[in-house]
Amino acid sequence: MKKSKPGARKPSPAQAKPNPATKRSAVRKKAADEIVPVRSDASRAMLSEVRARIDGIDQTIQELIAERAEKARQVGKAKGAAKAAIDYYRPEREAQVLRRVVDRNEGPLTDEVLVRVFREIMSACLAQQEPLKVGYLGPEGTFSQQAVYKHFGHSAHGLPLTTIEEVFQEVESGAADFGVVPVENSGQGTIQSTLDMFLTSPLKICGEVELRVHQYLLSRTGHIEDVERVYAHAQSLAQCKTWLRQHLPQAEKQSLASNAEAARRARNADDSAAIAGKSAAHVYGLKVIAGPIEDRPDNTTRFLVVGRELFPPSGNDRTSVLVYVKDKPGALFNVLRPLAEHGLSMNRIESRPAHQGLWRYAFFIDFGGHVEDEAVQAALKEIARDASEIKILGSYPCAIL
Ligand SMILES: O=C(O)C(=O)C[C@]1(C(=O)O)C=C[C@@H](O)C=C1
Repeated sequence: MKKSKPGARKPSPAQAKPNPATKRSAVRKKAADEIVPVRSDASRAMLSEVRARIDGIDQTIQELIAERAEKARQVGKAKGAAKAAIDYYRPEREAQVLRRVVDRNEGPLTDEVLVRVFREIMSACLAQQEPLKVGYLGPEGTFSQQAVYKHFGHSAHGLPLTTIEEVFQEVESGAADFGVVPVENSGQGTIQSTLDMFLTSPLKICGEVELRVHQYLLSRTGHIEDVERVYAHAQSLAQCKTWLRQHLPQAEKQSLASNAEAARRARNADDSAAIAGKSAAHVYGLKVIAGPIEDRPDNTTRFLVVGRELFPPSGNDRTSVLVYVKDKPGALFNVLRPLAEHGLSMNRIESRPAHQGLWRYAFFIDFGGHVEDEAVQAALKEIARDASEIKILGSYPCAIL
């Protein structure tokens, strides 16, 4: 007979003959032990020591944030008798602060995470005066709303508007301090309607935001078998074309003004789904069927921040101009040559009908530098000699992450 260990109790008849229920609960206990391991006294002491240290660090961080907020308030006062948040806002300074955060970073947190944290701190410091009002293509839950918070932080007050035109109008009228509008997607190219607004609007470009766009298929039931119709903005349908062809070849595809509008419609019918960002699932009470479903994993949308004035250089800027060329040989070459000769690197050129007579074109050109830079001023002077008109749309800090 086997000797039992000292102190071991004699097995009860029930234990002697293990029944399946006991076995199951033993398995459950093992799993629970793996998740919450029983700690030794030494590791418990270490845990509370580290937590005490974290408490101390949190207190220091909090004191420093309060001190920083106070200093930001002093800077605000030094700016004079300003009346609104926009009078305190300095995008060039914010870009410099965030670039320094990136330069200093040695981990373990990523640049993206640290930039987000510091963006929120600056956003809160600025909102001490009054939050910025920022118009975007709504309703809530759109990627434009995400771009607003990425650029201005969550202390800004987002104003959901129904069209890109309305975003421009609200900023022009002063009802919003800034507007955020999509301008191009890495896979789908330019959003023409945004570019065309600059042909007539007096607004300036004050910033750019790059947003990694992840698309999800959302519905009320959460079952792909129920889906007979897919709603989305035309750009989102295009970004998910391959996935839709493979998984929902029979479903009707319907484009709407925004993905959030699509989510709103999908909320009302079991046989409909929407393509939208994950946050729309939360906002509209939908379930995620699948995602990310965009065809390209690096799918990124670039947004422009529009405002009523230009800001000084940040040290790493981009300038956007609109050039109307004369109808003569080499006209475009004469626009581009000065940029090259003054060492300005051109990132983008786009031609659009000028809305000034038949077959006349305007060129939207983006290049590195700020209008206050000598090289940029010299190049623009030379371009102006050959162009029939040149309009400076803005000089603004290059997107930070
Ligand atoms: O440096 C300034 O001009 C400030 O107002 C301070 C501060 C900041 O918190 O760092 C706040 C808001 C501005 O947009 C830029 C920077």
